[in-house]
Amino acid sequence: MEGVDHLADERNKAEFNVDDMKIIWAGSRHAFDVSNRISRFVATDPVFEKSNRALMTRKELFKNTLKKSVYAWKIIKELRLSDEEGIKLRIFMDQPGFLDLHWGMFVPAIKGQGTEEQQQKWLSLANKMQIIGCYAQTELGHGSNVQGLETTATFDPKTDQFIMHSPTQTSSKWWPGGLGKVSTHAVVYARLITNGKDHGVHGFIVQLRSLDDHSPLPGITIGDIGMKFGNGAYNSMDNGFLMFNQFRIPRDQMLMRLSKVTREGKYIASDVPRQLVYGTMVSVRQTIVSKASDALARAVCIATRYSAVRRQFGSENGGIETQVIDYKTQQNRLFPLLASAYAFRFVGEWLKWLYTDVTQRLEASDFVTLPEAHACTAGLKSMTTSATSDGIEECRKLCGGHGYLWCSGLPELFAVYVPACTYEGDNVVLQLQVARFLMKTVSQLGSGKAPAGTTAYMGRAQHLLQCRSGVQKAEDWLNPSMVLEAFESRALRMAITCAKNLSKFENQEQGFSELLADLVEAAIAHCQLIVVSKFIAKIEGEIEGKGVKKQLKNLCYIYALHLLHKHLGDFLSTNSVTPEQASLASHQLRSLYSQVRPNAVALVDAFDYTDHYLGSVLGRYDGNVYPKLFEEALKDPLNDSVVPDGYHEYIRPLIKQNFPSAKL
Ligand SMILES: CCCCCCCCCCCCCCCC(=O)SCCNC(=O)CCNC(=O)[C@H](O)C(C)(C)COP(=O)(O)OP(=O)(O)OC[C@H]1O[C@@H](n2cnc3c(N)ncnc32)[C@H](O)[C@@H]1OP(=O)(O)O
Ligand SMILES: Cc1cc2nc3c(=O)[nH]c(=O)nc-3n(C[C@H](O)[C@H](O)[C@H](O)COP(=O)(O)OP(=O)(O)OC[C@H]3O[C@@H](n4cnc5c(N)ncnc54)[C@H](O)[C@@H]3O)c2cc1C
Repeated sequence: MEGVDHLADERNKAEFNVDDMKIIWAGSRHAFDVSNRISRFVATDPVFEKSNRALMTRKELFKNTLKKSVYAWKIIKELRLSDEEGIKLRIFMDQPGFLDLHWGMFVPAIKGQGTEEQQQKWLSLANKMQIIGCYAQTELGHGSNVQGLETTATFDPKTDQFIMHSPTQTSSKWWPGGLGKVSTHAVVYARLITNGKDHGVHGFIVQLRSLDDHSPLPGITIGDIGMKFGNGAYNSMDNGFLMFNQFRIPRDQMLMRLSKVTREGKYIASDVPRQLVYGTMVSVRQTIVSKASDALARAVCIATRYSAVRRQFGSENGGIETQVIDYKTQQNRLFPLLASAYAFRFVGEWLKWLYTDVTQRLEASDFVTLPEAHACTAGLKSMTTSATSDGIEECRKLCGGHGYLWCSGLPELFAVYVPACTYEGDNVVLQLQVARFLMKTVSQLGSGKAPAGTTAYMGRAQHLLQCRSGVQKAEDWLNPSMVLEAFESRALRMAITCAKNLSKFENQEQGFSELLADLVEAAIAHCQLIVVSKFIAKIEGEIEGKGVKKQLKNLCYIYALHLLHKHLGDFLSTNSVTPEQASLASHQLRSLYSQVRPNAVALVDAFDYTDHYLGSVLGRYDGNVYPKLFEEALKDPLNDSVVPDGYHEYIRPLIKQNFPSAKL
């Protein structure tokens, strides 16, 4: 029934103040106010309608993205929205497009790698969107191996220009978002060559298209790489290809904050680490972690509300059937995902802090924490996006058959989200970066250099290698130090085992190659420890609001104990817990599920998502699922007529067994 809250009983059961939890989820009252206001604004503006996306052709979808993006920009300008409000507007618009790459990568690359003069010149244009930019790094032949890029930028001292060239087919840029049809400019990563010497990969600002008629400049071949996974979904983005044929740019378009080429063609490397050329990726990986919590929370919100609406079995004497959310199996699949959404939120907040800190240090030429920032952003990007992709798919299954309907919102969410496991660094490749960092840290233990930051626990190696978990009863698994010790000892023991196995090889690189799978697992164990420890730090801090802390504690221990259960092999084989302690953890998990159950719907209400943003009939705030499923079905063009097109051509001849032209 319209106007009735079918989930009212669920909401009445909540044992905490949802409005207070909304503030915790958003990060602050101010952040909540901004999100709340902008999401409602987007939801009520017809230009941002998105329910018809799956039925659009690629061209219609692309044009619709242009329309929405330009309208969003107009609103940002006319209403003088702040940067924070502008980002929220793009998030709630919920349609990938060139704006993401312009603001998310092109502008940050110039800010991070351009000199002050370059910033003044290019950012003044980019900030007004008088030029539109993208980030052109990946090539047909190389994405992960950035040092293997083939595009060249050769300095020509006669003309004071760089000649940009794609020497092979595999050197074609391939994938950059916004490149295919929209961008006028790109930050292009290419091998810098001066006086015949290759100085490795550097960034260059390159104009691609005319600012008058948008045609590609002479010497540039450019286009879209074609359809991607799913209907609608990421196909709104014009991921592109690009080839240079001896294309010339002025010398001052090399991004020269980190290293320079003089008028004479002399290469001058500054004394900052060369890895700063990868700085934009570090910054985006950090934002991807917060976005993981957002995407997982959307899926969990849909699955939780629907699980409370959906009933199957259990009716006695014609009475009401059981809500599927009451099945322990449903809880065992759903509540760890709910807990993960909160866990990723808090680790995302912490990572933002870490990133801000490292940025300030870099400005003061302090590079000490750069390896840690790289390892944390790479590892957490990898871990959270993998868990979120799997989690969205699990939420689809939690919704049974209806989850497979496009109008459940879950298929499109999955299709849009899943490339996050690949872009901004393949998730396995990124965990191997963490593994290298861990192996280096382990090799330095005992050298007098105490590990710091997220590896500080390794400084207590002597204790962690010998200790036995003190858990004796199920409630002990609610003791933060016991939980942390189990995770620390598992992570450390896995890393040390890898290091020992590595040391058996004469050639370290060969050993590393042999042990890749174990190294990835050790890296994941380290990343899970970071997430657990940041969640524990959160619940040990000050948290306001009636009943809020209790709920967060429950979620924190669900997060930790479900990981323990899932990776039990690691915990047992490293002797970090005994089989008896593991079974006490399962017992405690069941008890935590029962405590979360009455609060589940309120815990997803705390995300404060509008029905527009969720885009799901199953996840509607009012739970009015069945009539709306019918409404959606009737909107399908196949239902425009009762007798379908093709009846006379195919169905009728078939059932009349009358195939005029058939030669069987
Ligand atoms: C809606 C609104 C939302 C707003 C929000 C916007 C978001 C925006 C939208 C996103 C939408 C998607 C857009 C996708 C955009 C792409 O996908 S862009 C392309 C991304 N590409 C990648 O991520 C490539 C992945 N590969 C790499 O990063 C590197 O090549 C690798 C794997 C790290 C290896 O690099 P390498 O130079 O061969 O390094 P390696 O020899 O392994 O290491 C050398 C040293 O450098 C260090 N190092 C390596 N990398 C780094 C680094 N980054 N920093 C510091 N040190 C490093 C290593 O630790 C190592 O240190 P030491 O051991 O020597 O001390
Ligand atoms: C939707 C989308 C948007 C993108 N947007 C952009 C963009 O805007 N700009 C841009 O420049 N790029 C962009 N990319 C490209 C993206 O960054 C790369 O695809 C990504 O970095 C992975 O590189 P790859 O494709 O070369 O994968 P590959 O490295 O070829 O990976 C293939 C397989 O090999 C494995 N593998 C590779 N190396 C190793 C190793 N050393 N050890 C063990 N296993 C390994 C991987 O785990 C993977 O399973 C985008 C990609 C996608 C899908």
